[in-house]
Amino acid sequence: MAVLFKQVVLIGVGLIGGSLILDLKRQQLIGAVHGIDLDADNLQRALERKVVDTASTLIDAAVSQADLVILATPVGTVANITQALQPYLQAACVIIDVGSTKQTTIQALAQYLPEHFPHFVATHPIAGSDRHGAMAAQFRLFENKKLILCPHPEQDADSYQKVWQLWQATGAVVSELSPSEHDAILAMVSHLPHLIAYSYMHAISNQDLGAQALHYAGSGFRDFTRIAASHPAIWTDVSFANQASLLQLIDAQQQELQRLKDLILAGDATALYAYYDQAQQQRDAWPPEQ
Ligand SMILES: NC(=O)C1=CN([C@@H]2O[C@H](COP(=O)(O)OP(=O)(O)OC[C@H]3O[C@@H](n4cnc5c(N)ncnc54)[C@H](O)[C@@H]3O)[C@@H](O)[C@H]2O)C=CC1
Ligand SMILES: O=C(O)C(=O)Cc1ccc(O)cc1
Repeated sequence: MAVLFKQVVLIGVGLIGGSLILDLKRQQLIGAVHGIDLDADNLQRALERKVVDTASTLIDAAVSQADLVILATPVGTVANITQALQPYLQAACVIIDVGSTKQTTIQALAQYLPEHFPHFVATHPIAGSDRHGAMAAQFRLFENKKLILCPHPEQDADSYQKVWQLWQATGAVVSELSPSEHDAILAMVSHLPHLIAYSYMHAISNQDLGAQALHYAGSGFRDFTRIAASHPAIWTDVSFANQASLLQLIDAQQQELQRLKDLILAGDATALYAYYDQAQQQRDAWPPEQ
């Protein structure tokens, strides 16, 4: 495949942005990469690992060389970053984001970069981990993982096609959702699970025997709470950006816990068994056939 983009600016040189660059560089689909990150130590590590070729802690004239800008910072930073980019962007520069929520990001791009908005493509890899920073960037993170594109009405067809190709080259399985569907769905299968894992850690530490209990926790606890080791900056921003869906799901979860409490209090083993059995069947049927 021919080079897709000659000059790339990556803003947020972390797990996701860094991993994307590693794959694209290895396949020679992109030229030089300039990394921008608030954390100078992180940039130094990114330079040493050759994730980026040059680096700076500020959005400046380096952006004016770019034909692709990748936004890979926590979603709450996007509004300020797009405003800072505005004076420097080339007219036809393609912009993508990789954020966990889509609606506030698309709104920010439409509001602060209206002329570039057709060239903005909202993307979300459903791949990652609880690790962060340039040291966590890895090859083939996205292989066989889902990648969601959220096209918007002003979308430029060529930019969209190139971004689709770019993600396909990583081995990701590309599909499309509307931004509102995306945020409602991801709230269920990613965002609320993270919030519950964090809140469960608090629930344990609030117990008198909490510290002792952690000492005896096994693999079930490790699986259930691994995502509570994720970086708080990501999840603080997701919680605000997707708050409507999340507040509704937190209420639904409280009702579900109440239902469970009622079933236990009723002492009806048949009903409680049926409750667990139904959930087990749903879990056994996952992942559904592609
Ligand atoms: N962690 C994960 O598994 C996944 C994360 N995402 C999304 O990808 C984006 C990046 O997440 P990660 O790579 O995990 O985070 P990360 O913490 O590994 O990298 C983010 C980088 O952005 C930098 N940064 C923060 N604010 C900045 C600003 N205002 N200007 C410049 N740099 C700034 C940080 O110093 C950090 O190096 C987030 O929007 C997240 O929601 C998407 C899919 C998976
Ligand atoms: O750590 C994990 O397993 C994750 O769930 C990673 C993840 C975090 C955020 C996303 O938007 C998508 C994937």
